Amino acid sequence: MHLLAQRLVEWLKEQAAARGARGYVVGLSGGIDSAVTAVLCKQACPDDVLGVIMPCYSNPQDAEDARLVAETFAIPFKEIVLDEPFTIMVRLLTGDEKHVQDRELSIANIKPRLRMITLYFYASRLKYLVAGTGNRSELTVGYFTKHGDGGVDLLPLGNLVKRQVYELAEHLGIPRRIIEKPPSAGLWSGQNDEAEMGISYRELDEFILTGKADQRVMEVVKTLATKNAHKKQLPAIPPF
Ligand SMILES: Nc1ncnc2c1ncn2[C@@H]1O[C@H](COP(=O)(O)OP(=O)(O)OC[C@H]2O[C@@H]([n+]3cccc(C(=O)O)c3)[C@H](O)[C@@H]2O)[C@@H](O)[C@H]1O
Ligand SMILES: Nc1ncnc2c1ncn2[C@@H]1O[C@H](COP(=O)(O)OP(=O)(O)OP(=O)(O)O)[C@@H](O)[C@H]1O
Ligand SMILES: [Mg+2]
Repeated sequence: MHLLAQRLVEWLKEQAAARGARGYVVGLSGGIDSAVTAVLCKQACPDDVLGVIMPCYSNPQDAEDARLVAETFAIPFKEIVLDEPFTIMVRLLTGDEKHVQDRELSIANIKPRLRMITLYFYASRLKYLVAGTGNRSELTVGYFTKHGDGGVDLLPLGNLVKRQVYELAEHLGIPRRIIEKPPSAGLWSGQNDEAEMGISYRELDEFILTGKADQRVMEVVKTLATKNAHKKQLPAIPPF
């Protein structure tokens, strides 16, 4: 067995035991990060893992890919469609539900936050922990929604750059089509991580691992990392 996978599975077992939890709940998006996270959780807690597929005006192919992961690895799963609660929130907040299609982040970020609420419902009911799927590449630049997909109990992939997540996916036997599709937050149709960040994961990983990059890449990473540093900190408290 792959040493890294083995160590992560052991770590997940230890974390659950140390925190008095029975297992893990994971949001299954049909993307590579959640596929790898869910399979590691399944290996750590074979009888206590739950995948939750949560479409929210999403491409139906994503839910299909998520089901493929769950079925391939015998991960029990639930499907909770969030279209309706999202529409209600958008109407309540903006006065007009036509804004559900807006790309404005104040609206689109409601989607990952509704997913966070859903995952914590199951965590509480089942005495599980919410396993986040963020990796070191995303965490470095803060490419996640605060209290949305960032609102989790632990991050098993948090020390791995995206390239290492791909390596693990190959080792674990994640279905090809999931490995090959372009990373997307899925907040709107056609969203693409690399296009939105303005750099590729290859460039980002290279900079993280070696400190080497074009001037442009360095500037993008530094700007994003500075702008989003607050996402990895506890809320500020007055020192008096
Ligand atoms: N300096 C500061 N100190 C403390 N708090 C600060 C702050 N600056 C902003 N804030 C707070 O943070 C909020 C902005 O952060 P946030 O709400 O997260 O919003 P924001 O960073 O603007 O948007 C989330 C980004 O993550 C991407 N994303 C989301 C979900 C999944 C994935 C994926 O990879 O799959 C990617 C998404 O496409 C977008 O680019 C502000 O509204 C403010 O409340
Ligand atoms: N439709 C969805 N259903 C369930 N969970 C979701 C959904 N969309 C996003 N998530 C959760 O939010 C996490 C963050 O999304 P992100 O796009 O970074 O990861 P991914 O989809 O697993 O991988 P990729 O980077 O290849 O898109 C997902 O890993 C998953 O846990
Ligand atoms: Mg995705």
